[in-house]
Amino acid sequence: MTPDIETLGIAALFGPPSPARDHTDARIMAAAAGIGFMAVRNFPGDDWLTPDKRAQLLRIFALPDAEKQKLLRWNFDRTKKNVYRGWFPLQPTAVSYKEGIDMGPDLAHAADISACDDPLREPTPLPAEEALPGWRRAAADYYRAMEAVGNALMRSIARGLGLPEPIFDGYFEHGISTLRLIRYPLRDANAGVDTSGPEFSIVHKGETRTIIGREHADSGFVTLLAQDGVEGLQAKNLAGEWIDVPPADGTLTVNFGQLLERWTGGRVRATRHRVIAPKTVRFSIPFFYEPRVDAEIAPLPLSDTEPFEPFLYGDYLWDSATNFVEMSGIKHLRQPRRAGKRQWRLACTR
Ligand SMILES: O=C(O)CCC(=O)C(=O)O
Ligand SMILES: [Fe+2]
Repeated sequence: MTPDIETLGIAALFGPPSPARDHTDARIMAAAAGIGFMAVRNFPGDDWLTPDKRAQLLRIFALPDAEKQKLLRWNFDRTKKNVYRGWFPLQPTAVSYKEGIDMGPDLAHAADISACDDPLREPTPLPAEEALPGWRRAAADYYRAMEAVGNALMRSIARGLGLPEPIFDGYFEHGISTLRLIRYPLRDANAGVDTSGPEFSIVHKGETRTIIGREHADSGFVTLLAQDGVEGLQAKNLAGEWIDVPPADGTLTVNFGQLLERWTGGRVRATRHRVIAPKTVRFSIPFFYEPRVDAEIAPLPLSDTEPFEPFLYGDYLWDSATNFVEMSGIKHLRQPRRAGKRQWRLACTR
């Protein structure tokens, strides 16, 4: 029996056209159009997928609270200017019980430090080098490694859809991918939060488990997730049942975002997923591969798909991302750019 979620070696995506690459493209498209999840291994940069290497990035969680507070964003500390990038603290009454940091392309590409007034392109607050020696460099290397995997998958998806291989390329130049580091601690039983209701708790293999990552679909194009060895992630399969997405060293879990679902007229599935509490603290490292803010998303030349009204990626992303609890209270800080597009382009593109 074929497992629900396949593990694919993707080395062929980094080489010239070959039967092996065609085969990989077809398997990726089958996962994208089916369950919407897969695991990938065997690619340049896969040496990152060991506990030791991930620990280099996760060191940030050992910083003293005072250092983490310096990175907070505006919705958690009104003295801060950053509203989209930066630290989100635990919110004990929320279903999602996690803290972490969202980092943008300026982490990895110095020229991407943006002077424009779009919060989606604001610089990322990062810990001082003295506080975490070597950390910035490691995080930047990881960001670039994931961008390369995202790029290879993006081209594979173009081929898999029967479209010209470079059709998406231009949209991803100066993309605004997000590298997120997450820590889910054990829930504090004394926090006075009633977790007994169905919003907070589910039964898994006869055991009651609290939900620590609320059910959602990702917003972007494709998500590359390093799970760090601890179970808890679940995906909704085609029958509407929750299935476990087990972690495995040496692999990245891949799922597809709502942008790609919309862009392909539903050919690709943005599968809903959630995280249930394991018995230990859990860390994860998602990388959301995303196009540029001003990418104009219009129907692709695909047959049998419904046309849609073109939109700007940044407008769509802001509307979607600001519904998540860690982004609460910021929706009013950015207006859609559709109407004033020309003027805004002049200010923001290089
Ligand atoms: O922690 C995980 O395994 C999943 C995280 C996730 O789904 C997300 O951040 O979008
Ligand atoms: Fe997600």
